[in-house]
Amino acid sequence: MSVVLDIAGLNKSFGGIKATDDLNLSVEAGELHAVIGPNGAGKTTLISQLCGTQTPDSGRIRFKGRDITGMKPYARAHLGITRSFQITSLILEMSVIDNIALAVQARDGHSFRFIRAARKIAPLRREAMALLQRVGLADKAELPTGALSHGEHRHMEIAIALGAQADLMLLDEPMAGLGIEESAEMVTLLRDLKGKHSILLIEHDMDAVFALADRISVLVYGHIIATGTPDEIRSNDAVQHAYLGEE
Ligand SMILES: Nc1ncnc2c1ncn2[C@@H]1O[C@H](COP(=O)(O)OP(=O)(O)OP(=O)(O)O)[C@@H](O)[C@H]1O
Repeated sequence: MSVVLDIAGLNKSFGGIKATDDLNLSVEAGELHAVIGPNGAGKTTLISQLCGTQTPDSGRIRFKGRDITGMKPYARAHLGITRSFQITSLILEMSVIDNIALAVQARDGHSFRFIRAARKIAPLRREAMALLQRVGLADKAELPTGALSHGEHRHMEIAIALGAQADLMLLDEPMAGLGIEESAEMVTLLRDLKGKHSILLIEHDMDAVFALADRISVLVYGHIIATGTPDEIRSNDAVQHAYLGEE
């Protein structure tokens, strides 16, 4: 299998706190690799360094063989790395389909000044509708985005990430704030994406992580103490001791 993302010897400190400590991790093509860890373990700091909003003190990040360590966020997005969920880009007053069409249009390099045109262009709307079908929201296409539930907004964000045709999706806590039923729907959706997309998933919901991940890395104080299949992680003594035992 080819490696899409390769992180080697990554370090990042804030004052005396080592938020990322000699971190090594890879994501293979089509893999869903989850990173779990207690609060403050350094998950968000890791994602920020991957999408370029924070700069590592040392170490290397390679994306499809290319060193992207010092690359600006927009350049990484252009190469095919998308981050979802922490910063929402949905416009609540617009219809669901218009939001998706706008994102597709932005991918193609058009500016938001053409927002009116985006509503009318048939191929854009067709692509947006196909994306909504993939995330199970086709029947809500013409509703105002603000009328949809929190869980449905998350599905819209997945549609936008899919529309970006990213080679690596960074999913930052997709289950956060979702109810039991909504979480189950998100698991179903992510299971459908698995294998077709390379995904790095940060998530606190252990049931979701163990149901979805091909591999799991356990982060404690900025350092990965174990990487393995869900079964390997479940039976790893160090993980039990440092993390899962506390749950
Ligand atoms: N900008 C910053 N300045 C100072 N300290 C920071 C900064 N960002 C993160 N930290 C610290 O680095 C450590 C890792 O934080 P980070 O937010 O990456 O953890 P996390 O695993 O995402 O936590 P959570 O699960 O609670 O979201 C924490 O001790 C945090 O207080």
